[in-house]
Amino acid sequence: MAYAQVVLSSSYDSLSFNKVGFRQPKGLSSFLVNSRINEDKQIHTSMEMQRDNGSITKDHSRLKVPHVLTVAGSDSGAGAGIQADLKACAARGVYCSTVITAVTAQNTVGVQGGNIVPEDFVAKQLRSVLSDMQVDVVKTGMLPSTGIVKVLRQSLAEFPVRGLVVDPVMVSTSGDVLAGPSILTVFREELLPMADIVTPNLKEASALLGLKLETVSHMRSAAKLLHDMGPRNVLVKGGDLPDSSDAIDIFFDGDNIFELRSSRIKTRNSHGTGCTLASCIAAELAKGSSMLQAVKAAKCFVESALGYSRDIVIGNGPQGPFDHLLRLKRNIHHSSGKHGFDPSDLFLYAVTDSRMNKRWGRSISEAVKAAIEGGATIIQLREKDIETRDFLEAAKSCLEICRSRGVPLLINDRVDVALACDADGVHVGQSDMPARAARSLLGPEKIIGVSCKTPEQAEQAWINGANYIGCGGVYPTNTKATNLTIGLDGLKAVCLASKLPVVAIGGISASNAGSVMGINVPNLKGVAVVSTLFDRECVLTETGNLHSVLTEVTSRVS
Ligand SMILES: Cc1ncc(COP(=O)(O)OP(=O)(O)O)c(N)n1
Ligand SMILES: Cc1ncsc1CCOP(=O)(O)O
Ligand SMILES: [Mg+2]
Repeated sequence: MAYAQVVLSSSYDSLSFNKVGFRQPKGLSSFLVNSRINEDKQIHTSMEMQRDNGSITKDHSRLKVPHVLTVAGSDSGAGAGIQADLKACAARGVYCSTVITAVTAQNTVGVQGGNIVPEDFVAKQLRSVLSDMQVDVVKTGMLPSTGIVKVLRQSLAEFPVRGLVVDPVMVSTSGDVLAGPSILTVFREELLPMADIVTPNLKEASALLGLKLETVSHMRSAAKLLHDMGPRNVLVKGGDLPDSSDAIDIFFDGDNIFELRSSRIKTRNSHGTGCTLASCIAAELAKGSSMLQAVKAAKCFVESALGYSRDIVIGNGPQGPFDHLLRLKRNIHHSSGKHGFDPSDLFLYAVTDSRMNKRWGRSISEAVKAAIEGGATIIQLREKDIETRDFLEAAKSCLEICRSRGVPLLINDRVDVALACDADGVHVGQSDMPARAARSLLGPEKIIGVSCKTPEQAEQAWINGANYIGCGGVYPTNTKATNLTIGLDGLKAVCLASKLPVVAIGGISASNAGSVMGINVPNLKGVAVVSTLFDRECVLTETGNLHSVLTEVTSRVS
């Protein structure tokens, strides 16, 4: 690790707060700033404030965030342009600011219209961002007038940045022209010489060179010719090459030429791939990658995002946008189409046990299918004696079954497995990963259940961001060794204290489920069972029986 000490002074060094909480400048003071450059080449600064005339001083930690500024056009359909750049940077964990050069009216059919932002206003936006924010890398997209290119050039001369990625946007993916021929000269003479990398597609490289490019060998020559125009690196994208099963791009760094291949994803949803690729390159450079690493990471990201989005439907035109954040399908399929957690899903909670299922000669997915057919409203895979790899495979096939039937699937204990298969959530106990840590790994949308035997644990589960509580063992059980039995009184005490919905567990069967639900506390939403369903010959019948009892008893008590 390298350390650098810098002395700064500022009129905002020491802050005090007036009664309504406004920040007020409070005289000059000096800071000792320790800038630490760690192995990842990310810069962290921690400030030690010195005392200033007895005012309250604080330790501030300031984290320099990798920052890309995109200078591009707005796409109203949000598949390409500024909107794609924002999403790509967000997906790569990089802050993205924006200077808008044009506003287009476009959708999945094509470009219906456009308005160029006046040069002086582009200049104003550039100054606003570059004079204030610590931009690492600038990425350009649609630069619709020669004046705008000149303005950019002047701004970068005044406020230099670490890198410039030029995506020479001239023609949209729908074939609409986004920059006229007059722009070619200024691209060649003014923009390319400043660029750290230029990323033309076949049409753009052909236009820049005045040549028709149709083969990989043409692309190789084009990369060298474009390099002669001044950019330090060139990526000629071969996405439009006919008859190729791979997406082949040619990368040239001035010394070596690389043929980069990724699989060509067959999808209509490829609008905005060029903008995204260039933004990802910029994002990786901002994080400290080398150029070749950045290009490879960006290609890999685009390939995965296209693969994930291949069948999503947005718009009616021939070219749809894709899902940069790889989340949209999850929401479509999430539980029974409902968003977030629905406490009524706890009604008949089936918890698997592979030893029991093995004993009765069935696989985990057969057991899950039968439980859902019998009326289970939520499934937990509780597989204690299974290899991680087998657990993940089983979880994936159960997830397919559950998703197609609108039933949430949770994983017991193993947050890693839940993450790897994109399950709907996890159930954790008092000695498993704390709910708060699980929440930060799984994000706000996933379901987290916590086992609680006391009101204090119930309070903590709520504080930690759980969605529900599993409370028991209500009755003695052979399924979980040395488990404390808390009885119906213990269950009631937890339910009354809990701000979260509760499901009862432990020794529950069709013969005592009535007594459990009969405690008649509004936040007791159902029962969770293992042996009653899975240590029996017919899972479907047993689940059906328990379902009838629960339906009967809840209609009576409510
Ligand atoms: C719904 C539900 N409630 C409680 C538990 C028990 O979880 P835990 O205390 O972590 O014990 P194990 O199941 O991991 O042995 C549960 N699994 N489900
Ligand atoms: C996992 C668990 N946690 C508390 S009791 C229990 C076991 C429940 O199994 P069964 O329904 O067979 O009693
Ligand atoms: Mg556990």
